[in-house]
Amino acid sequence: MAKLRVGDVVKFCIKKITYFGIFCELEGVTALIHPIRSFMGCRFRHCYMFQDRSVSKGRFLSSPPGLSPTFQVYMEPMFENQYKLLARAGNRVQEWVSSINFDSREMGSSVEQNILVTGGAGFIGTHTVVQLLKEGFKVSDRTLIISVSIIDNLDNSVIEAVDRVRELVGPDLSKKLDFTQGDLRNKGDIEKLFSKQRFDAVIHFAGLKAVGESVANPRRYFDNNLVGTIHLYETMAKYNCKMMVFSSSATVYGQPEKIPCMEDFELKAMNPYGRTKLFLEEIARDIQAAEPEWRIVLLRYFNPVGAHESGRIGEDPKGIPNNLMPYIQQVAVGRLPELNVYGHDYPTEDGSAVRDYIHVMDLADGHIAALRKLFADPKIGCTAYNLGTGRGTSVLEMVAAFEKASGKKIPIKLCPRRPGDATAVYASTERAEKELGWKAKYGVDEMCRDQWKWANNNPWGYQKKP
Ligand SMILES: O=c1ccn([C@@H]2O[C@H](COP(=O)(O)OP(=O)(O)O[C@H]3O[C@H](CO)[C@H](O)[C@H](O)[C@H]3O)[C@@H](O)[C@H]2O)c(=O)[nH]1
Repeated sequence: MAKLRVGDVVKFCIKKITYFGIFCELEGVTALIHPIRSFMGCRFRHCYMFQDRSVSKGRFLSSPPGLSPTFQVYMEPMFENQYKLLARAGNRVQEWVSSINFDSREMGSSVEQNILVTGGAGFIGTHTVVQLLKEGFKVSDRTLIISVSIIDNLDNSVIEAVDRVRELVGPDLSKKLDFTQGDLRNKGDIEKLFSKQRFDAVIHFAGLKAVGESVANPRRYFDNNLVGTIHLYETMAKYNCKMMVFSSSATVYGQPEKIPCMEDFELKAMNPYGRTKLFLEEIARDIQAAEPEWRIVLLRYFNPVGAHESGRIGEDPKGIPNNLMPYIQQVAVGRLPELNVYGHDYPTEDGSAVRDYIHVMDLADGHIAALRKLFADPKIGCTAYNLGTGRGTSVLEMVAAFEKASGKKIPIKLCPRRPGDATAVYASTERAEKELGWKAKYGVDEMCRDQWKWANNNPWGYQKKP
């Protein structure tokens, strides 16, 4: 019979799954707090009571719902040094000093991770949340169970998109999804979230992304993208959450002198939006250099298109779209009369500009690969990865592919080049393939098929026809 003391870490098995718990006192009753839940979610849902401090074959005073009341329990000194626990007697045990350097690889075989997704109601955010909840992710041989909290100010997104995410993942997984309407520029909004629960990593999508608007109103861009992100870093540091996947963009390559774009190319910005992405990359590098415990992955997206194969979620820009595919989609459903093709005298095969279009589901999987890397590689530092297919497609080829997928004719008007546009941009995918083990699966035909399914089912996006 083992004698446990407050602060002891114990290892126990329930239905062959290994858990770790910390023995403490709670309102005068000895309790085993399950750190997987409590540290990861600060929720104390699993608080196992014992009759006294003596535990043999583990008998619960009150057994947790759905679990067998018998289990094995034994002392496990392995983690004692890693957990600094302040267990207080009192009616609210909140004071967990979580200066642990948590490494999921060392934990039990099933570990729940709480991921904060900023801007999770947006285009790439919704698709990533669906994949995260559905697939979880594996680190070494362990599947990490995910719970997701979205914070989004709904500036360029709608709550309907989150409802559809819930519909796609089903009622059980929906229980693992939280939504908060909040703005990263209000420090109080982020503070409130972090003070309620522990986050293990953040995927940071929130931000504005329209190039033209950023030229007309740069302060709005600096405020949203820079101030919001700085607040986020400060709060993460305060709560010792130091893993971040950041949405960067191929825009940081400016007009690349060579293609394919490699991650170590010189970085340039062509407009205020691009400058915010470039500054935020630099900020990430500086923070990580000063505090090496940070693990940050910068994902440079090329041209995200397509939609979830269900046709239930997709891109729904407010106003007239700036980007090619949402524009084509609105022409196809009759919301716009024709597509302006900007530039037909580029030195490319058909004279139109070439980009690296990537299916949003591939991007979503790229975020999961990035998270896996963060959890598995303490030496990741701050590393940038291109997320593209490595293939270039011209504007006219995209139009033809969409016509084929939709069976609709897309009327076009050949127009002069759009100022600031590069001739051809596509990614080198080598680093992401090698280090993240990620490679895009979908081609242009699937992108257009899924984009059309979304457009055809939702010609007015998430809104009803006005
Ligand atoms: O109505 C349109 C819209 C776009 N285009 C053309 O289609 C191509 C793609 O344009 P997008 O606006 O869809 O995408 P960009 O490549 O210009 O920019 C996108 O990808 C960049 C990185 O490569 C940045 O991330 C940027 O923020 C993002 O909008 C360009 O040649 C553009 O001139 C048209 O011909 N007609």
